[in-house]
Amino acid sequence: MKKERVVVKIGSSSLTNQQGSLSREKLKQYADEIIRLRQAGNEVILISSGAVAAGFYDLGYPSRPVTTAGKQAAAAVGQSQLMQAYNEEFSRVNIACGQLLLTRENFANHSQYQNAHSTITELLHRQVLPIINENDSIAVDELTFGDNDMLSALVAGLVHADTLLILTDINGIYDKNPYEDPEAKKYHFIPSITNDLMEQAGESSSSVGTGGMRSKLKAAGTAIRLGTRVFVGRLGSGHRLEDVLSGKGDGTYIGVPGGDVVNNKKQWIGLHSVIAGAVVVDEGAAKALLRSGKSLLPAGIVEVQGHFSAGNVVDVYDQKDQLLGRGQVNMSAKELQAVKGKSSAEAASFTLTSKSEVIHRDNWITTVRER
Ligand SMILES: Nc1ncnc2c1ncn2[C@@H]1O[C@H](COP(=O)(O)OP(=O)(O)O)[C@@H](O)[C@H]1O
Ligand SMILES: N[C@@H](CCC(=O)OP(=O)(O)O)C(=O)O
Repeated sequence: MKKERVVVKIGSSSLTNQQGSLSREKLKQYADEIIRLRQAGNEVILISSGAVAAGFYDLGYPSRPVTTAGKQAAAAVGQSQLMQAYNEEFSRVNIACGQLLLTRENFANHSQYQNAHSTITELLHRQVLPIINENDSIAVDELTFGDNDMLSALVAGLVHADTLLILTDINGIYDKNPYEDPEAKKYHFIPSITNDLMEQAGESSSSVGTGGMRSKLKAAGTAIRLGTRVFVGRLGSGHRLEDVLSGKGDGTYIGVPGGDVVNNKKQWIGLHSVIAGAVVVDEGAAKALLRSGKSLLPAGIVEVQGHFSAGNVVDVYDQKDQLLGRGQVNMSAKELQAVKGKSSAEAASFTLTSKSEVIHRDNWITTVRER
């Protein structure tokens, strides 16, 4: 079988017992499966939830805390316990673990984003198992990944994973929440994420899960757009992750193997960068960007919004207010005000840059998703 680069995401609901705290037995089951997957020659990156679950009891809470401060403190206690548990399991077979705790801000900063990529690549190169979680203890409410489903999709994109396995407490995606409607029907394969599907997906029914199926679908949509196929499902006892990889998993497969990979610069522009302003373009420029794969030139700009600098990322709209995509500009908003609508030859004398494009096609991406 082909060796794959696989991102495995394990949700809190799959790692906890009935009281909502960490289950060592369950954690061991996943660790054993990851060991098998690696022994079969696959590269694995683990995104593990469970820090809050692992920590709340020692912190003195009777159940999972609901306040931000409570969750952040529980994660501080639980993250080290989670890593200790993984270290104990993986060290039995001499697999070293490397921990990365990430925040949205790390991804928004281009050099930190590149560093995260280099670190994960080096860990894989040295056969170390990267174990990633959100840095819950310091993440600011408005600036989180939302949940680890989205974090796992973004990491899958970052490392150009072949497959993302989102392992959860239910055996796939249904047309309704099966805990609320016993008539719900399961999807075995979903080619792409539609609005109808998003509407059918509900919140989590468990007391420990964060985003429910909705967040898994959103994450899956991002992953397949970045070239990674996705599986959402359960790892029952005796089930093998290798079987899941070969299409025999108890769950739902989303997208197909071998999707078009989006390079990291474009991913960063499309998904992580801070949007500093916007430009509105005419029909010809929209066509050049969307259909001909060309760069954006001053002649196509009709309006400039905001106060951005050269090197910033801006949203690009058509004149019907439709978001077309985003790109990194070679000129400041001030320069663009001066050159908009002008031919490149005319524009040259108004700008500080030697570049004739407003946005080079290498620094442009059509909309991945609204932010
Ligand atoms: N359409 C649906 N199909 C399947 N599960 C759904 C659906 N809508 C809501 N859910 C809920 O989503 C839950 C899984 O999400 P969650 O509890 O956040 O898991 P995790 O902790 O693994 O991230 C399921 O247990 C189920 O209660
Ligand atoms: N980062 C948190 C989990 C956040 C999260 O998304 O949880 P889940 O929906 O169970 O995957 C933790 O480690 O407790």
